[in-house]
Amino acid sequence: MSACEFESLEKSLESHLPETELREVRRILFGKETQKLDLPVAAVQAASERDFELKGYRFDAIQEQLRPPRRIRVGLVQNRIVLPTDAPVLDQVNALHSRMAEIVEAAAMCDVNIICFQETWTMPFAFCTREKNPWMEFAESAEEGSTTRFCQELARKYNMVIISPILEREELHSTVWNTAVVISNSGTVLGKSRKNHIPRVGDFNESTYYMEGDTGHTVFQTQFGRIAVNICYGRHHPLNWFMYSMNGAEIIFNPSATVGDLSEPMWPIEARNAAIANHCFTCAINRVGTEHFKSEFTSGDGKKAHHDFGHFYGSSYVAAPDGSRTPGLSRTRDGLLVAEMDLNLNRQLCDKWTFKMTGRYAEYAQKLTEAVRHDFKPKIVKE
Ligand SMILES: NC(=O)NCCC(=O)O
Repeated sequence: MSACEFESLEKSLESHLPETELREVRRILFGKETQKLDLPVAAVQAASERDFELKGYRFDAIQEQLRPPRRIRVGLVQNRIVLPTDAPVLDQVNALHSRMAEIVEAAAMCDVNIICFQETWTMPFAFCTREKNPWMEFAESAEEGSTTRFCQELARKYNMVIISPILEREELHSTVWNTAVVISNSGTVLGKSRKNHIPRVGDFNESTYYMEGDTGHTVFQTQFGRIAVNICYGRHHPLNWFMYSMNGAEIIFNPSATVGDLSEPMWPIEARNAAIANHCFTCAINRVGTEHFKSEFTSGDGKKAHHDFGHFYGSSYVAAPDGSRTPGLSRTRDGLLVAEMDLNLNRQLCDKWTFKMTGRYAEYAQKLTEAVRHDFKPKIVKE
């Protein structure tokens, strides 16, 4: 079986382990079991007709005496591109808009309050090629572009906050960014969060196209909670998650595009660890499929010239501050993951584990300030 045929770790464990063993394996691998959500029949039917996986899970919190529960639902969307990469640009974008409209409609049936799409969802992940043409034509304005207009309509129609990661062209400074546009459920553009760490690994030749983001660690106050967006490669940087959390993020979304050979063993750990360490929820989203490009490319790593990045392995999941997590979506299919969470869980875990209280932040800050200087001397004791 090839990597792009293997459906999921969860499915494999289910098919091969006896029930009692499976329970123990799940407890250790996934933490406290998330309960399955009862999703409306209409949504299940729509998912089946439109050929995407639909899964729903619930994270519970203790019922407090003084604070009412703050239960909300998030939706994570993973999908393959619809048309081949050499189809006309506008056709590719329009096809992806139509596909997303189908999935968002099902999310609305499931009462999703905040939905997040995958990294640069309106295009193939063409940054491996290092070609400018036609990929730069996918870049659009975060405020006025057709994708933002499209999302604004959906946000208003379904009373849903939409996180729409796109390739952004900023005309004012003639600059291109990898940007998540955050659209309020009222339909207004609440703001944007630009990818702040650009990969320089394997075929991820993104520095050819856009710059490190300049939007800091912005947190967006929405009607359903405070959210932040840590785009893809930023998930390898624990301090990046930390900074969003320091600004008050209750849920940090991580829209990504990454491939099996490179990062799959790291995938289940990084966002989950961030949820634990920062007493918040995290949502890791990855695209699916293999995208073929007409021109061959190399990336200076000795590999033969090739036409694709490898397999984008999906496996989107949500992690909670108590270390529990949902099972992942499939490695191969389009999907919508719905997770219901009580945001009170964040403070409950903060009170239990007290990482925010016990962290030695003033000391780290002082030492980090010293460590980034050229005359820094590491503190190593030698015999
Ligand atoms: N899109 C992106 O930043 N990918 C880099 C590879 C990874 O972080 O797994």
